[in-house]
Amino acid sequence: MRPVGSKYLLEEPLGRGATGTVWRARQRETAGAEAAVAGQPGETVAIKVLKEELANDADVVMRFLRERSVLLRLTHENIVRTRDLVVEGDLLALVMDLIDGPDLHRYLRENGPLTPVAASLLTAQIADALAASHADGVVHRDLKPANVLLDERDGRMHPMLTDFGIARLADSPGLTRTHEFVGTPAYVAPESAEGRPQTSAVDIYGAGILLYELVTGRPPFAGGTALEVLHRHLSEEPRRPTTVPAPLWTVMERCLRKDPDQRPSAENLARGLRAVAAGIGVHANSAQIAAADGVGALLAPDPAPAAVPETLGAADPTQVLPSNAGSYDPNAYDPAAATSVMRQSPGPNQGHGQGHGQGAGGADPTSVMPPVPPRPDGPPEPDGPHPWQSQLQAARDRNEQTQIQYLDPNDDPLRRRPQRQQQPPQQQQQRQPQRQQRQQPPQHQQYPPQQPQRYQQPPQQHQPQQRQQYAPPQQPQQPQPPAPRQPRQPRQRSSNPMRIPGLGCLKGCLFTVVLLIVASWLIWELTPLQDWVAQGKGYWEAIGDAISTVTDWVSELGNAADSGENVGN
Ligand SMILES: Nc1ncnc2c1ncn2[C@@H]1O[C@H](COP(=O)(O)OP(=O)(O)OP(=O)(O)O)[C@@H](O)[C@H]1O
Repeated sequence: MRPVGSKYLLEEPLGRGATGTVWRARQRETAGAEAAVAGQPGETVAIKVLKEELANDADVVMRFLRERSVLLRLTHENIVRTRDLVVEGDLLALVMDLIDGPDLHRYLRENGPLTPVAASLLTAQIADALAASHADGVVHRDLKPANVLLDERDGRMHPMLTDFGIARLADSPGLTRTHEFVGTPAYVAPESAEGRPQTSAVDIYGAGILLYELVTGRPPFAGGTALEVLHRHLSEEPRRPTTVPAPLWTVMERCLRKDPDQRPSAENLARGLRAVAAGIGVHANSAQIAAADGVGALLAPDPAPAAVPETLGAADPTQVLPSNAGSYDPNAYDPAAATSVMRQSPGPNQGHGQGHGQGAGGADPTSVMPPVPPRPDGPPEPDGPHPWQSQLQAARDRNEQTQIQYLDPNDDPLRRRPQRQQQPPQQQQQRQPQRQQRQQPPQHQQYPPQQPQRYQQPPQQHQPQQRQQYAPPQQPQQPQPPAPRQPRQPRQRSSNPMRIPGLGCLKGCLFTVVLLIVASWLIWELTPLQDWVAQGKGYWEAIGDAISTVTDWVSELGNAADSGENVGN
């Protein structure tokens, strides 16, 4: 048994994920006032111990601390309660309520798909949890069956959403140093895959995928490599499975819209799903059936989705902690600080003075203050691109046909390729930023223009060592002008006079047949063949005659020459 801090004791691992290991643990003593739930000695809890590379990353630690008040205050009957956050030495851990039951991923694997009614009702409860968190400005961003725990209470399955905030922590460049992917491509929204600004609509997309999987047993876009799955999210429309009733498909289709602005709010999603569940059940009355058929009317696009805060500046500890860290007070709950976390990223100086509990004294700061690695010198700068973005971008650079959405017809690689050969190198270098601008759909223009810059390489001299590691591996540092095209060699004439350019097999054969006909005609006319045929001679007899004729003719020629000489003498 391993102690976590002074208050918890890890007993046995419950499972391992991309970001850490979840343990069954026991409370040794009552937690301090910094915990949302003090707990009793002997009480069992679940503790997610984040991976070492996360815990050793200053950015992650800062976010962890910055979001602690948000995580600790998230309470809903369908959200696994975070009781405490432990930061001690190189250990980061979330203490949660222990849920007695499988996660939804395991449940599906062991029991197969749910009925459409059950799937609708279960997803409606998840939508309730999302509605509550979105109202608080918290976007989950990693919704998937593995993050839904099924609490078995009174013989009924009660879905509990977990892992809030973890996706955001895992966005840290620190993790991308060692991992290709953070999260699960099968559940990623198109805008996340493309590195566009994210809102609470990413969770609605995740709910749509989850709903689809609950009814069919598999997510709509799966199989193949992670990149292939991401491309399918971007370009492929989901198909209605035969087992999905029409009203339920209406809900799925709305959630899975590629354009996040067309997806419904979590609240309306929950209402829509309950209307569908009532209308497709065997005991549905005509009013319920009509309501389910008209579910589309309930699923209007969400007019005000919650924004995911930009990660810009998150690496800068001064935004969340006062420079005199000793005055940092983890106990104090400061709603203003939490609100600032959930807004768009403030300017470089706005974050100062908004740290949690700044200025409030009382608690021992060493109980939560981790050793913070020295901050790299230089001005704060944007985080590197998410690993998915890097890989997608690298794939685009390798093969521009992967540019699927928001593609101007003029940018169609198939059309553009001939133009590119004629372009001077300078024009080619300008193409990249143009394409980045085009990826920004107009509806996202209210966001600060940090996102489009993510794919751009910052100037080399201002790039600290750490950031350079997040550059996409295949992405060149500077666009290279294409090598000048070699002049074409003049075409060689074939030395074979019989070769007729452009003649295929058929024409060649015809030509040969004509040759044979002419040759046989000449033989027929110029040799005694006709006579031999008329005399009915056999083949060998005719050959013998021909040979004797030739020898006679040669000897006659010889005799004639001799007699000529005699006459001369
Ligand atoms: N509060 C909890 N109570 C009981 N079991 C839990 C709790 N939280 C997680 N688990 C179990 O621990 C396992 C691992 O959880 P974890 O969240 O790390 O998995 P994951 O979601 O696949 O990982 P990640 O989100 O990091 O990719 C899960 O299978 C889940 O069943």
